[in-house]
Amino acid sequence: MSLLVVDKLSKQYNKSFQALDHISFQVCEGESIGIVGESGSGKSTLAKLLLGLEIYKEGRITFNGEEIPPKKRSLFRQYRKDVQMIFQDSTSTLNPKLPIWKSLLEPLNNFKDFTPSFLKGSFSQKETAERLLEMVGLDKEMADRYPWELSGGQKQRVSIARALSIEPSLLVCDEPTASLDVTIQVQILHLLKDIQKTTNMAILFISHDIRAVAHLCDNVLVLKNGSIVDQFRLGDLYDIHRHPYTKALVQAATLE
Ligand SMILES: Nc1ncnc2c1ncn2[C@@H]1O[C@H](COP(=O)(O)OP(=O)(O)OP(=O)(O)O)[C@@H](O)[C@H]1O
Repeated sequence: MSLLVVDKLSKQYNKSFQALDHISFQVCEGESIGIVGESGSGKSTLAKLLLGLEIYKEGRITFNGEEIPPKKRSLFRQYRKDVQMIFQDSTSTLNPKLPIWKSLLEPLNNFKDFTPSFLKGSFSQKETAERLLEMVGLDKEMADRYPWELSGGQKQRVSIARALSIEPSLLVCDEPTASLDVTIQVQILHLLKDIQKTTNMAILFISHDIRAVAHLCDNVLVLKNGSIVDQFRLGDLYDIHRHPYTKALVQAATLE
């Protein structure tokens, strides 16, 4: 079933600059979709529109059949729970004044009427945070640390744990591995893949790096100057009929 439907979505800045030009795609339950494009192709603009951080005048976004951003307060709140986001810079999402365990619990504390499936039974707040840390491969001792006492990869794992805590149906990742070393990037991609296998969560993975997208995603969309120029299943990445721009991205990644 389609969760997210983006239909002929356009976004103009400064009345004339077309950052997105009639893009359409769907994300179904449990699916992983990658959107790849170089700098300036419109990836972050798309992420901002999905989160309601920018407004659009042309096209349509729906989530579970409801128009995005939802106008009703209650639907907006539900959307905030169902769609979680991970950014490139996880430092900005963690409050430097709070120990990790308190930051981790913020989403769950915002949705107190919701009990995630991994919390059947009774757990203290601290135990809940420790469980979340273990779910993303971190030692529970990290619960008492502050963000500045963690490495970039560890902070990104905390951001993932925070996002997963309220069991979203869609996780939007905007360049989540871009600022990490290659080995840590691979670990984070493995983690996301493992999580996706064990939950029915869909992932929309936005990246400039076709290798990262190929690692994680079943379906790939290629964005260039605000338009989708190619769209294919991962197995067809090396197909002779790929768009020349896709071939150029693959070639550039091979040369790196
Ligand atoms: N608020 C804004 N006002 C005017 N132009 C903007 C604004 N935000 C983005 N743009 C322009 O829209 C285009 C797409 O930007 P966007 O940030 O979506 O690209 P991107 O693919 O995420 O790039 P990067 O990978 O470098 O972050 C760029 O040319 C950018 O300069």
